[in-house]
Amino acid sequence: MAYHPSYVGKNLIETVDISPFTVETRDSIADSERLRSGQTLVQALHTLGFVKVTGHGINKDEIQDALAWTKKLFDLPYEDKMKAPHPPGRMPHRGYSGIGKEKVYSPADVEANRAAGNTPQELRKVSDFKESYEIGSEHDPVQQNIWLPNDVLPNFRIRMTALYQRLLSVSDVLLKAISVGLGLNSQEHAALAKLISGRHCQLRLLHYPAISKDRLQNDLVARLPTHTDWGTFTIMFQDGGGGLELKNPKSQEFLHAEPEDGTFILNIGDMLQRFTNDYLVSAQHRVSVPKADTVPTVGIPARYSIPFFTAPDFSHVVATLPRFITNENPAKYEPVKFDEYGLSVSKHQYQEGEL
Ligand SMILES: O=C(O)CCC(=O)C(=O)O
Ligand SMILES: [Fe+2]
Repeated sequence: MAYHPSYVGKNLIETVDISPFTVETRDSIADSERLRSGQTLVQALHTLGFVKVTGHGINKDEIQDALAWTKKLFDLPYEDKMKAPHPPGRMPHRGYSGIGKEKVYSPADVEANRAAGNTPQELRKVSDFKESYEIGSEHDPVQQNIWLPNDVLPNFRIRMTALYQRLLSVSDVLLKAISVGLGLNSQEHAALAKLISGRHCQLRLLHYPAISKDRLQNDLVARLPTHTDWGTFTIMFQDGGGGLELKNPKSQEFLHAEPEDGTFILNIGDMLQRFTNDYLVSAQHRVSVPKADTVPTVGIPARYSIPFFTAPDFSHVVATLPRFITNENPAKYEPVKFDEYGLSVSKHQYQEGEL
């Protein structure tokens, strides 16, 4: 098993090879290799909550192809993209959101804004300079997909539905690796497996347009502010544009989180953090923009990324696994119904929601 820690700045985001879970190996060596790979993965997710994954079975061409479709979508004229508009409010979280429509906050931002005596509108002063397209399972009973008419972008629906399924199967592999790494028994594994519902994950296509130096100068533009993901875990693909940063939970400093060719970033979400009583870390992250005086006169280029958020069914109640509750580490979280949690953390993201 290849295992190569890679330093980013003076910190460590590890690269973990999960191929023992994806390729056929002789039984005698398979178990020990799987154990080693799973434990390495879990250790990295315990330390930082972020890891680069290799050996996942998705080849570079598939990643390039997915990014090319993302670009093709956002290259369409605005009027065409608006043929699949995200409905007003936060639900269903499907279809196309134009630039500035969705605003990401952390609960700490909302609290700081309130403490400063500002109106909720103040939170939108710095807009998120991004556009997105949200896709779910074709079998999601709660949120139906919102598709462009086929003639606007032929085959988009077929390709994206296939990508959703592909990433769902990779998520199953990751879930198995995490389970082995945590040393879960079969009952505990079953509880973990409930944290991913095939019909309730979310594929998100993101475009951060190029930003001119002038626009950067007035500090009124952000790409994606600091937040945690609120599902189980997230698989993230991105082009070479850079800017994704994660906050080291110990030092509180931001680290660059760019995958090497062929790897993807895996990060833990709030549900898996609660399930493990903070053993696995739902790390804060953001997509930053550089200071104007550090960029060339042409400004900064566009950036494309594709996160795949895994999540339980809306009705699922996520409770901490008893093995993570000890005298030294008492239970930190009450059981929570996933849709209630989601509502509490995402109600601020669309303007029509109550702020
Ligand atoms: O664009 C990225 O690389 C990050 C996206 C992200 O963190 C999110 O959508 O939650
Ligand atoms: Fe995120």
